[in-house]
Amino acid sequence: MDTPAVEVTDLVKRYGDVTAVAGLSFTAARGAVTALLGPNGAGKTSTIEICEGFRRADAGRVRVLGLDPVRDSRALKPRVGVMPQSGGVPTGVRAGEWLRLMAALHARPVPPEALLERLGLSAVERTPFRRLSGGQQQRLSLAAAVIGRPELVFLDEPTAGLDPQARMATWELIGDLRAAGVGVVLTTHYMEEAERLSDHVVIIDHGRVVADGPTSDLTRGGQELRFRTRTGLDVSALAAALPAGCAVAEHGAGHYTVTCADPAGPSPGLVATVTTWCAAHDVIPEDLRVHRRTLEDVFLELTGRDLRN
Ligand SMILES: Nc1ncnc2c1ncn2[C@@H]1O[C@H](COP(=O)(O)OP(=O)(O)OP(=O)(O)O)[C@@H](O)[C@H]1O
Repeated sequence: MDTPAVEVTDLVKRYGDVTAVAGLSFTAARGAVTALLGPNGAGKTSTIEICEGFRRADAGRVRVLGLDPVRDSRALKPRVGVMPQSGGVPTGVRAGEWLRLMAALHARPVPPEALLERLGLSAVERTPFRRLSGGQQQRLSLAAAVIGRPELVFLDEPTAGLDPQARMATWELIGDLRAAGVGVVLTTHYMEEAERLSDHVVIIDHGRVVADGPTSDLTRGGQELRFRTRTGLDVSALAAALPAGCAVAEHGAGHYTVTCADPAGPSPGLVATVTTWCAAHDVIPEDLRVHRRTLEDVFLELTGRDLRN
């Protein structure tokens, strides 16, 4: 039971001339949420689909619950839940019917009615899949992924297009899976969601890992003090009033940041020094706040601001 949920080593996937995954390695633990993040086309879905056994790798090694996803697919099927990015459900089948069918494939399923209720699908139980709204289809697909009480689930953009209520219900379900010891590997483009849900983050760009670590480690440090006021403050005069190792810059008209080398972030004393200086110079520091580095800051620092094709 000590094998990780997922182990990917030097994975390569090519589609003709396109190298979608270019030597990617990461590990996902059991009982933890691992988020694979990356810009469009970074190689996340390709990686997940190889782990699910739906695609073959061109090179590298993948182990899922210690097994080979292609060779051992029969042994893995009852132990791994999969929520694909889209599709996976026949369009004419009714929601309840599909879940009962999925339940029948497992030895100890969650009662389908309980899952329909939990994910707000009871009222559409008799509706064919193609007539469900996009969000309802997503939720049905999530229900099907977890109905067999899997040890590991792959969720490819589980909350894309969901309304806030459905997103919250999905987060709660993911939290419960984690608490029950299930390994969760998910992709999302919502950085706030990844920060909130995941224990571990793997950021992928151009098919390679550009950051990999506990979510709290990736966002540690980098705190700064921000405020806005009139443009053209004498930033060198302000900097001179601050403790050694602190710097001040104006970003855009009238937006100021004060950064310090202290890894603990801005101290109460620093806030007092800035406000005292402002008072002495007849400046009101509007929206003064300590800005903590977010996962979105880290993501943009590492992957840049250019749109991907
Ligand atoms: N079946 C395929 N045939 C050809 N190219 C493909 C195929 N599937 C994916 N690709 C290409 O491989 C690259 C990686 O795609 P992939 O879907 O793995 O990225 P992703 O990170 O999941 O993107 P997104 O965030 O947009 O879902 C892209 O350039 C994509 O166009």
